[in-house]
Amino acid sequence: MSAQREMKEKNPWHTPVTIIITVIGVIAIVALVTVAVVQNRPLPQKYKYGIVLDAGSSHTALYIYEWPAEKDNNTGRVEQKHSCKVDGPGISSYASAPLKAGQSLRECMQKAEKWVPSKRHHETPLYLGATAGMRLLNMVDSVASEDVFQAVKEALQKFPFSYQGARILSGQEEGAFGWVTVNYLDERLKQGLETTGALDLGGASTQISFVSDNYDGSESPNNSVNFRLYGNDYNLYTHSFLCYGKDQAHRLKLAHQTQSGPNAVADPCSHPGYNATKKYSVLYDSPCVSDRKPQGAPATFHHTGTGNLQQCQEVVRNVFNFTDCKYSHCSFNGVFQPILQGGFGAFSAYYFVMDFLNLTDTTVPLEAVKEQLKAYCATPWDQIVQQHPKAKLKYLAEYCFSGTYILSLLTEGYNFTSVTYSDIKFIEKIKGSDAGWTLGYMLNLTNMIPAEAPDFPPLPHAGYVSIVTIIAVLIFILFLFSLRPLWPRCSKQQQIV
Ligand SMILES: O=c1[nH]cnc2c1ncn2[C@@H]1O[C@H](COP(=O)(O)OP(=O)(O)O)[C@@H](O)[C@H]1O
Ligand SMILES: [Ca+2]
Repeated sequence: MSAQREMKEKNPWHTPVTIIITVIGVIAIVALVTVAVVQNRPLPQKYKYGIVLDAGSSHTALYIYEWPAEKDNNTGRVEQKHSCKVDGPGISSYASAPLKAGQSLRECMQKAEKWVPSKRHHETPLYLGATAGMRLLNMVDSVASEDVFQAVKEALQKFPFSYQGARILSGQEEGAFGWVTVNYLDERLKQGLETTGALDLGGASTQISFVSDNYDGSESPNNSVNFRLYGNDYNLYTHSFLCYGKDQAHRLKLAHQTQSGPNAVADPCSHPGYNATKKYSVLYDSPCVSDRKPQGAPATFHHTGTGNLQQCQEVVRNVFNFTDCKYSHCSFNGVFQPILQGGFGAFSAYYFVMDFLNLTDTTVPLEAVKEQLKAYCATPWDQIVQQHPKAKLKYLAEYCFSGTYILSLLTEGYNFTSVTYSDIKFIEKIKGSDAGWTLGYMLNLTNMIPAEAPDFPPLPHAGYVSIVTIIAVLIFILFLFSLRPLWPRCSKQQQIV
């Protein structure tokens, strides 16, 4: 008993001084760590929003973007929260009834009111950008185009968002913002990595945009767009081919085919057994083809299918002009294009078509892709309809053409080879956000990509708290050791006991 008491008395941890020091030390460490944790704890996330309407030639889609409120101009944090497909055709189709263009947007806008928290409505910017459908309408009837914009503007201003305008994007903007979107979502801009090219296939126009070491903008300056993003300079090559979206290219091809015999077209790009009567007035209702209307053409023509890929490739080739090029390199129609470089993301109709045809895997050799397409084109129309009961007939009737057109555009138009074909990735979304020009457009208009690299805190929060804790414990241990002269000497006695 007495030995135990003696040991207790001699144990340094039981002397009043060391007990008090230990308690104060532990309290101090707990207080220090608590302050570090509380002070630096991430605040409950608050979000901001932006809305962009993509008024395409075939349809309009609404996109809602979301980002953490305190990190407006920071890094790749903007994400697509929701998208809404507007019912009906693109706004350019409402030239003769502009008010309906405005009304058509109402349903998606009402949904947007629900998706964006009401306290953020007034500060949420709302943009509408129109692409090639409105470019074409503006070319043939600028008054009708203005009327459509007026109706759209009035409809959008009825909603509580911060309306920032509706306008036609230039082809360069459409191409460049698609490129910004793809590289922003992949976080290539922020990290200064080699960028990915962007291939966008619409209904009325198509864009190609990429950075090439061989292009400084001096040859064909119209194709050059310069950006300084996160401290890096980019000299982007971009070109938009008006009338080379897949719907207008289909018209170009049919217009060419009707030249030889205006009453009937036996089309190798349509399935055997396909048979439709089409109106010339509808086919030629576009500035892309209006000058090609055959003299004294009848009101209608018979459009039948023969389903032959090789012949389809030949008629598709006719929509391109490969003869004159006044530059060092051209794609087609005398348009300058530097040598292709790097990977490419191909989205919008590139993806829809290749996904439908099960041809999105670009590691499959180009020859095998063509074989698959050949078999698809040769499949009788009734079988195709039977196999795809849910598909829209308009799309279904054109997938053989669309697939052929895509391969021809990529290889003969842009000069991808059987080797570089695998540099292309057919994509719909990147990390949950649709690939397209809308996100890049919004990031640009809200100045959300800084020209210079942002400053990052040197340590993440968890690292900071751990280091503070470790250092506090070390200081405390050192402090205890500094008090060693005060410690009673007991260890030898303990061993004897
Ligand atoms: O499910 C689909 N299957 C095939 N094509 C589609 C599908 N959804 C959309 N598309 C096509 O994608 C294209 C989209 O073009 P958009 O309307 O954006 O025109 P633009 O960019 O030339 O103004 C149109 O040709 C449309 O027919
Ligand atoms: Ca588009």
